[in-house]
Amino acid sequence: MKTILEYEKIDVRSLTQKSYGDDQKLEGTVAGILSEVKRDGDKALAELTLKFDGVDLAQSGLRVKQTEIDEAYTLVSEDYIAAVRRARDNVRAYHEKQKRNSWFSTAEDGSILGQMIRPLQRVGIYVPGGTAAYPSSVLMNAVPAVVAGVEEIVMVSPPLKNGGLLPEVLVAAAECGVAEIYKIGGAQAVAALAFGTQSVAKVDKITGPGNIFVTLAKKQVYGQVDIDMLAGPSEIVILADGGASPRELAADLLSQAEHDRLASAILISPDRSLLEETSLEVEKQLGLLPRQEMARASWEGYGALISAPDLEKGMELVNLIAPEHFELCVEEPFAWLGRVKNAGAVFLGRYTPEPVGDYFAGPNHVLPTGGTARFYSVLDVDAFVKKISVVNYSEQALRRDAEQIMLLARREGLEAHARAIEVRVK
Ligand SMILES: NC(=O)c1ccc[n+]([C@@H]2O[C@H](COP(=O)([O-])OP(=O)(O)OC[C@H]3O[C@@H](n4cnc5c(N)ncnc54)[C@H](O)[C@@H]3O)[C@@H](O)[C@H]2O)c1
Ligand SMILES: N[C@H](CO)Cc1c[nH]c[nH+]1
Ligand SMILES: [Zn+2]
Repeated sequence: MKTILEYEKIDVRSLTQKSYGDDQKLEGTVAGILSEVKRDGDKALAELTLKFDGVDLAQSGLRVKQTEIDEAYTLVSEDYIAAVRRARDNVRAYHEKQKRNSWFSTAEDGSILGQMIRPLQRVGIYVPGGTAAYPSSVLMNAVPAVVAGVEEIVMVSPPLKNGGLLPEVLVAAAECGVAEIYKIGGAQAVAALAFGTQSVAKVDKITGPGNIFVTLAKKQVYGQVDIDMLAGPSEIVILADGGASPRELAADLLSQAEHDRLASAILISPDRSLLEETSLEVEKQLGLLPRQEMARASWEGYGALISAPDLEKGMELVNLIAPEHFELCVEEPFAWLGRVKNAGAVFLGRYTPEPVGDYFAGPNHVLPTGGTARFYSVLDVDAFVKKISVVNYSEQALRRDAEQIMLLARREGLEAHARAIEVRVK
């Protein structure tokens, strides 16, 4: 059974920081990959894809062809297509509500002020595919971009050993209208999107989740391009009272642990016997999972059962951790919602296990990790638009405000600014 941690002794940093052995080295490895692609373009993509994915792009092709997409439709079931379409429609309906409108307001003096919303022109969406392929991440990236009106959406995802992408991934892309797809993953794919290569035109922004290599690469190219957030190895924190079911809690913890060796799953409760029983359940259920090696590594490395004095203290800890996913498994979940300060997404009540959000309900599953939910938000339509301010002063307004504008400019020692006003009103 996993040791139950006492609330007073919790070191929040140790709960949120992930280590892949030598982190300094990891940053260096990623930096090396980025500069290789920047320097050698397609040649580097080919070498790195052979090295990390075992695929020869000269054989498989770098860009997915329409024939591959057509073939993918013959390889998936009708039921799968129907499920993808429903999930896509739910995600679209949810994201449509986020759409902003440009606005303009005219003052009595005739001046017009406003804000225009413009979609980004070319974005790169990363769809994970190293240890598992994620068709659901195609929907979560592409749908808000489509709703925002992005002109060019380019998708990257690591190839399978057979040199192709999973048919389910290609079908999901086609169902969202994404047609420019490259068989590259990891830091090298992020580099291709950020710097451009002979075959991949660079983008304005990169969005999407990925493992530690992808996440560090996004962090390092930020500034060259925009990024959405650091959406790294998955996390779940559950706050539960004694009424929750250990069997269900264990299932929810493992739902995120199975993503990655660096994923984390944490249960906080004032009920010690619930923690003990959940621990036993986790052991029992681990043995049933196809990805048990991954889930076990995550549970042993980053899983935690924390005994809190009460739910209040438990809630404080949740806010300090700022988890990607937060499940409120308590008798009256809505009574606690107002206390949530830091989390990527909140799941309330017994019938809302986290995977409901991963696949289907409508909110986005691309979410900040590693404590960054303190300042990052879930991926949304806003991530794919820019806001441009619009100013049109009337003569009357300029004459009214001239003295004060000039005063402010001169106090900053910026005489040329003041004169740009003065020449119009004197
Ligand atoms: N936070 C979120 O919103 C969110 C959503 C979905 C998935 N995820 C996370 O996405 C991740 C998916 O990970 P994955 O590994 O299955 O797929 P991935 O596509 O993110 O990464 C696979 C790529 O990593 C690179 N790589 C692997 N080992 C390497 C090494 N030793 N050196 C250099 N590069 C290496 C390879 O290029 C490989 O193609 C998981 O961590 C999961 O938890 C997060
Ligand atoms: N839980 C992941 C976000 O951390 C998203 C996902 C995709 N597929 C299954 N789950
Ligand atoms: Zn998941």
